[in-house]
Amino acid sequence: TEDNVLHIGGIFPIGGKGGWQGGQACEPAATLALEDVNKRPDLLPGFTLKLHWNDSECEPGLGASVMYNLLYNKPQKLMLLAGCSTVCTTVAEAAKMWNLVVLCYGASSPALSDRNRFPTLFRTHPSATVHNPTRIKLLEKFGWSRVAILQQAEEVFISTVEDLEARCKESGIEIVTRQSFLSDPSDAVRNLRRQDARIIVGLFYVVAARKVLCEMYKQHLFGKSYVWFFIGWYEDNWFEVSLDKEGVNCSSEEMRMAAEGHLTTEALMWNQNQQRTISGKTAEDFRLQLNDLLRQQGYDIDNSRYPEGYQEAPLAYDAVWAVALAFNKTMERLHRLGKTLKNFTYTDKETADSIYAAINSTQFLGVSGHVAFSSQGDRIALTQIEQMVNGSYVKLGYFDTTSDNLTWLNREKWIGGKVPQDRTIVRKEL
Ligand SMILES: CC1(C)CO[C@@H](CC(=O)O)CN1
Repeated sequence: TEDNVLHIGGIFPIGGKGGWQGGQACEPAATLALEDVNKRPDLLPGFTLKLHWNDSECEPGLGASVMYNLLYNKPQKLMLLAGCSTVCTTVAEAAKMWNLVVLCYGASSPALSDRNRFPTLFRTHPSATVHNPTRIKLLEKFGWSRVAILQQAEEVFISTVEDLEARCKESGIEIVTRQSFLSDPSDAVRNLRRQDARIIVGLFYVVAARKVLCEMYKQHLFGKSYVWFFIGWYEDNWFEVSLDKEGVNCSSEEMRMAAEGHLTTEALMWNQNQQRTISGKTAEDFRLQLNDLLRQQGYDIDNSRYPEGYQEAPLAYDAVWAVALAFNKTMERLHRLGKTLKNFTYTDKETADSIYAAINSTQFLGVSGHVAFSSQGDRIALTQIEQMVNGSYVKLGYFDTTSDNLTWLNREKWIGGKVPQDRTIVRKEL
């Protein structure tokens, strides 16, 4: 019957062109999680969790109207799931007016780590700043205390670089220059050469990354004397595709040469081992079931035609589990107060605070790995380090920021056979 259903709202970026259409894989993943949660007799006993969702196209305005429609149409929603940093910023800033927790499965912007602006935001997607402790760890491991930064002028990279600069200062690492560009990196790359930059941290989206790589080739800022840090979540052959379409005037061979040896950092979104997670499934079980669901929806998975957001799908699956576990905890707590989640209304601050407290302390092993939230609602995640060796990525290791533990596989290869220097060594005549 209707009166034992708990309703949640969902805002997924599916259509449209700009930003990230990751809802294409994340909405099916959330649906899988709802099925699994509702099968569990010990979770929300006597209740069914139901998701009402619509498409934001990763547009904040459309996301806002989807949110209003979810809130102003019955049934009463208990919280909101959302994706895309721009949409999460809008939704999370407004949601507090309805005392709603917002759980973002696809938002990397560092600006969202702000309890003043977003008092009820949690995210299973880590902030882009999660790369920075890993970058520092690698700089220290290889003895590089002189680095340069090259970034695209985008909000997410500007705030990530601010965090990186602060961490470099703390660690005694000198930033010789910070270059940024809007869409043409040639001047910025030239300035790197002028400053004799050797170890360079690059922060840009994948289309800009192809332009940077070609510029590096043309200006000879690659090879045995240079180490570039790129972002690790571009598609694997990102440096060889779309060159003509995007007017990159380097051949794929030249791009491969420039790319050889670069390092990447990325947040781990798929649990790496075959442990059974809270749902009873391993990450592999989840992947196979998600693939089946996506095939049913017409994606040609067997020819690697994946929908956008496939990488982040575990984050959406685990977001629903986090909600179910938090509601379960809240139900018990409210029962003692003679209340139930069913009677939650948008003005019921006491229940909203119970839901917030429950989610804040929720921790579990999900298909995206250990799920836990910082005091800012950020996802605490492992990162992975890879290196481009002979045109394909090789795993070099993993880093756990909370325990400051670097797992290193000793597979790195340096073009000159030894670790590149972070500066020109001037030999004093004896
Ligand atoms: C790793 C990436 C691609 C970063 O952007 C996220 C989307 C966003 O932050 O808007 C999705 N995941």
